Amino acid sequence: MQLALDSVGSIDFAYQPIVSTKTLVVHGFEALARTKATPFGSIIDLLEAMSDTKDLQRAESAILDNAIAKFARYEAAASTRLFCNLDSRLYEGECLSPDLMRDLLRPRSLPPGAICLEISERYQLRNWTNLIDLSKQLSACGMHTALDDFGTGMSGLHLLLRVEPNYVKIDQSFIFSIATNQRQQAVVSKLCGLAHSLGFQTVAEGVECEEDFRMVRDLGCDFAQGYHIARPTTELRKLTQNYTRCVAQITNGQMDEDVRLLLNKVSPMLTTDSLGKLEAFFDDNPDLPLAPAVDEAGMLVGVVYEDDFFSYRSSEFGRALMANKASAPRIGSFVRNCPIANATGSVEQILNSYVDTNSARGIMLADEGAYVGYLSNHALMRLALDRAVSIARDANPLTQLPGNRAISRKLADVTKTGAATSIAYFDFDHFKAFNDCYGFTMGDRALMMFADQIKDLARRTDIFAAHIGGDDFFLAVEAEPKEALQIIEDIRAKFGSDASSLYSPEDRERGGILALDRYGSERLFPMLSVSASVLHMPAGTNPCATSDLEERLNCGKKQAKRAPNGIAVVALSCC
Ligand SMILES: Nc1nc2c(ncn2[C@@H]2O[C@H](COP(=O)(O)OP(=O)(O)OP(=O)(O)O)[C@@H](O)[C@H]2O)c(=O)[nH]1
Repeated sequence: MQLALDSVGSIDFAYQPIVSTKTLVVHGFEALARTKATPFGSIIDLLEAMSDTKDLQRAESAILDNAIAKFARYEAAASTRLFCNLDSRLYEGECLSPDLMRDLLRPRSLPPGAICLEISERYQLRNWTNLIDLSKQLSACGMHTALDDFGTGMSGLHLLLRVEPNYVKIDQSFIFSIATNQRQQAVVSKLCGLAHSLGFQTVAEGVECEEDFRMVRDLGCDFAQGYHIARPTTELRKLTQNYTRCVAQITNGQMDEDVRLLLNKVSPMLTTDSLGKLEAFFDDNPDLPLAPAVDEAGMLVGVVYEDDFFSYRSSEFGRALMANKASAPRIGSFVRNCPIANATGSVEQILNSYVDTNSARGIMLADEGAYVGYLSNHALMRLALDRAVSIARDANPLTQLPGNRAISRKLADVTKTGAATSIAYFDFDHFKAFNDCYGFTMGDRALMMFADQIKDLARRTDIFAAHIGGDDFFLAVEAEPKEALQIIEDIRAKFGSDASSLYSPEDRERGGILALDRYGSERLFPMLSVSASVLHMPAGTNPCATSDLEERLNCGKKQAKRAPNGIAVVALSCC
């Protein structure tokens, strides 16, 4: 036992950055113990040797103290965040407390918001109650919690519900090679959606290559950590605040203009502010049902609901506590998670985040975790209504599909987000002859037939369908090229077969219409079909002008008509 205790002092620490996926600016560092100078193979072996809870607590406090003490020497320590791992047995007993944490931080002049305790779901917890209470107490003091190794254990979703962490760190087994694995992509993407509904942020762990980095960014992970960004280092002088050199090109999104106009940028409360300040906030903002709460670094921590605070204030107990300034709780005690959307996301993404939650009181917008503003229910309704009106105005009168304004917006989104997407221009073949022979009403039926087919597909959230005009249609499929091409081939095959039902039996038998061509000679115009000019944009494609994309697709239209399979894949050489 003494050997183990002596070894604690010889543990060194390495620090690995956790960066914003959008800007590569550092959000925090994880402290990783290095046991080389001890007789123990790993920190886990050492802690096992001390598994008697009392010694475990002594050992863990000493380890934490050393991790914090070393990190405090880093010049930017106070303005960033240290993520620390603790043995999960400590969360079960009463060994860990906000007071202990404060005692560790105070001598190093670090604020409570500088620490984030990681709770691993690798180890099965027996006593949840202490953990839930503890996480509430920590958050009331402005400290943070993260669920670590998410996805590896049995209890992840339970922990997520009960602990209400600030971060979920997605285990590296979900991240490794994610760029080429659609099942991993589906899981991570849904988890990020959940994160924004429930009000926590996601960290992708174990990002080892550029492709995986771009993929986790496109799927909506807020932060990333891994060898591709930086290996852990024991040398503080090697830590920096910005790791932009790791990824070739990062594009910062801009807030949608409609969102910007409706956003309420009310000044947030600090979790450490007094309840008197909160009272003043609600007096000054009588229309707001909530107050946004941030930590010292301006990071959105959650919200305080007016009715929570008012019912506390009107209770005898609350009044008594508030009268005594020394013992009155701080704002942090009332903070609750709230739905958050990415401030630079599209209007659709923001509305979807809102719809996915049960929130009846609007949504917070954040950029890289930093508070940006609040969209009230009224603002969200306005946004949805304006969007619906603009879609209706732009829609094609015959097919009711979105028109060219929506297409331009889609193209701009595609080039901005960099998610793997294929876009296609469809153009009917031999439509003029069909129209001339069967008349415009039948021509309209053919157009409706095709429109219904692609509308059906566009019920999927990863497919967007639109009508350019006449016999030209547009499709954007968020998928890898192989899958997108299959969808396009299926559309062609189905339309070819459905359209034959529009012909008379004689024409069907003949394989088309006999009509005069532009030189006055009779010739056979084959049955209606549709050709497609396709452009694949792999994940992480650098942004390029939407006019370039349109030009490339137009070039492909003629090639597609000549291609035996009716499809021409055009190169993305412009970008
Ligand atoms: N019924 C109907 N016809 C339309 C509509 N809009 C355009 N058209 C007709 O669609 C035809 C389009 O001409 P083209 O693009 O040369 O038709 P095509 O025979 O398919 O020729 P390619 O595209 O070169 O294969 C013309 O006859 C237009 O009058 C519409 O809303 N309804």
